[in-house]
Amino acid sequence: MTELRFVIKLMFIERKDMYISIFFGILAGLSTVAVFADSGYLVSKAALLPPLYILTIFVALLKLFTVIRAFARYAERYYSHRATFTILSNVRTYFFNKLEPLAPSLFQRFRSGDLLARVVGDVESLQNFFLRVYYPPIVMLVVFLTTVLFTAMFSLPVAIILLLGLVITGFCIPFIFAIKQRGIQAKIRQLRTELSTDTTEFLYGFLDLKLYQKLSSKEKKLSQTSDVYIGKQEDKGKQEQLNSAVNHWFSLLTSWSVIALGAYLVSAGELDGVFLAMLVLISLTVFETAAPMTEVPGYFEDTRHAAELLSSIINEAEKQQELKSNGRLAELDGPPEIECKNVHFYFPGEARPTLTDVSLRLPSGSKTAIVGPSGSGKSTLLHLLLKLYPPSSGTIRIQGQDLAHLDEDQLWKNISPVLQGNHFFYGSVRENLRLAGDNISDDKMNEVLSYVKLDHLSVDSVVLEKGANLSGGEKQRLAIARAMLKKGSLLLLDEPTSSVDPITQQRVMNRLFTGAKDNTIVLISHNLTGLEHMDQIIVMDQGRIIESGTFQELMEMRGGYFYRMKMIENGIWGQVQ
Ligand SMILES: Nc1ncnc2c1ncn2[C@@H]1O[C@H](COP(=O)(O)OP(=O)(O)OP(=O)(O)O)[C@@H](O)[C@H]1O
Repeated sequence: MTELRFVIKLMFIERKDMYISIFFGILAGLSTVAVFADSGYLVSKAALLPPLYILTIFVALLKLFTVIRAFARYAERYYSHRATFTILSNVRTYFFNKLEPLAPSLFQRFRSGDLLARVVGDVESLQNFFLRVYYPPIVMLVVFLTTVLFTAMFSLPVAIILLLGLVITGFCIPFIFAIKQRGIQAKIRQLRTELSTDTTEFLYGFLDLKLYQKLSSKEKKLSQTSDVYIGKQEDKGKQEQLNSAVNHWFSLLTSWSVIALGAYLVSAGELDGVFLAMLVLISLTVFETAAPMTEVPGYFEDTRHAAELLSSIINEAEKQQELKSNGRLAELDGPPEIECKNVHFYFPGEARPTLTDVSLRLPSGSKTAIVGPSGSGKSTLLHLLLKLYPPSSGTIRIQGQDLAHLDEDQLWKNISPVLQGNHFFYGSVRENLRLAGDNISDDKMNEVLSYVKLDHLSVDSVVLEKGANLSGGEKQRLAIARAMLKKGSLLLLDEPTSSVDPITQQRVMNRLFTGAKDNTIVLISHNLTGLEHMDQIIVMDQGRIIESGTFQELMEMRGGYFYRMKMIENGIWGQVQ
């Protein structure tokens, strides 16, 4: 139940609508019973030919109860649905706000489809908590108990039968079916996650699957999962139908028992015959309010499970938030100095460290290149500097302050990143460059486009989803333009021009470095040309720093890793070996 605490808290924000819908739900239930009780009494009384004014009073009451019933039912539906949708929107906003700071590491742990299933499916499941779990039992209990008390005024044995019927149909039968449904619901949830994950991957990898002619086998697997999912849904539907049928059967049995007992009591002179039809009609009607109880356990289990999954994510977000608010929020002034001390890093679930004992110092305004073989941990180190992941041990300090205590927004405001996978949105070049700042003029954008040799594009040029109409090199240059416009005092560049031809690359990089001459720059590159101008070069291999120094110093270490790489690049390795 503790997992539902955050749902209940969010639900009570809409307490006014909740109370109104509960009030009208009870009024609708009671007036329905009243309509039938009145009709039963009226029919019996009319047979005894009473004075006309008595009949008129009961006919008028009947009309009144009918109008109240219609109005209350409408109001109940209106307010309960309004409350439900507002609660759902509160849950969505709340969950998104919690999720946002966790985004990078979250994608690490959950496949995107799984995450999608959680966000969409689980959040959506919570809408049933108020509508189908919380308020139907309250309404049913109040209506039923009031009816039982009313019935007891005429006949205690009949009231006891009704109470028994309530316990069986309202609690026992739903509980038994809930136990039976548990397994099916767990399977449905698992299949829903699987289906959503596989569908996302199928769509992302569509082209590769087609080119490698694996589309049909993947499609077959997807449709198999889908068939099993549909099958389980059918099983669930059948169980629900059976539950409802058994419930109906018991409510009819209760009504038959009321007739039989009522007839006996009348013949024994313990009940006035004029009330018999009223009691029978009451028993037939009151079970209508118990009908939604058949759904309560199923929806309760579903929402409890969804809340459990979501709260595991929320708890983690809160832990991180706590960590953050314990620390100071720094104002980063000017090009920052960065220091890493004995940094170790493991990706979640990985036994092998990706970074081992990394220590380095990047003075304010310095230009540092990180080189090394593929998979040596260069990008991971950059991601740690961006605070996308926390180090497993060791510290990273920016301007002397522990990165763990820095506010991300404050940090990112000062960083111009060009990462390996830059995203481009469907829209114009202008809209994509606006990511760097809202008030950048078209002239400024055009100027920067020409710096990165994208003169053939204008700010109005269309960019398709994920930059599909741009070449690899164009995308990289557009990302550099975005970083230039952002004017961060720390530039983190991860192979920013790996797909650009050497001549354009040299021009773009010269321009980038000239514009950022006072800023701190970290550049990851496989291309060693031009590294003579860097203040220091760090060479990484298998997650460790194996060499560092200026270009000159590294070249003097003959037989060193950097020296050998440079020789290979110059095409003379064979001659010096
Ligand atoms: N999300 C991840 N989960 C687990 N391991 C990962 C993850 N991302 C990267 N790695 C592993 O971490 C190691 C370092 O990867 P990283 O991307 O930092 O290397 P890199 O030096 O930047 O490589 P490249 O030059 O090819 O870009 C690799 O062995 C890689 O397999």
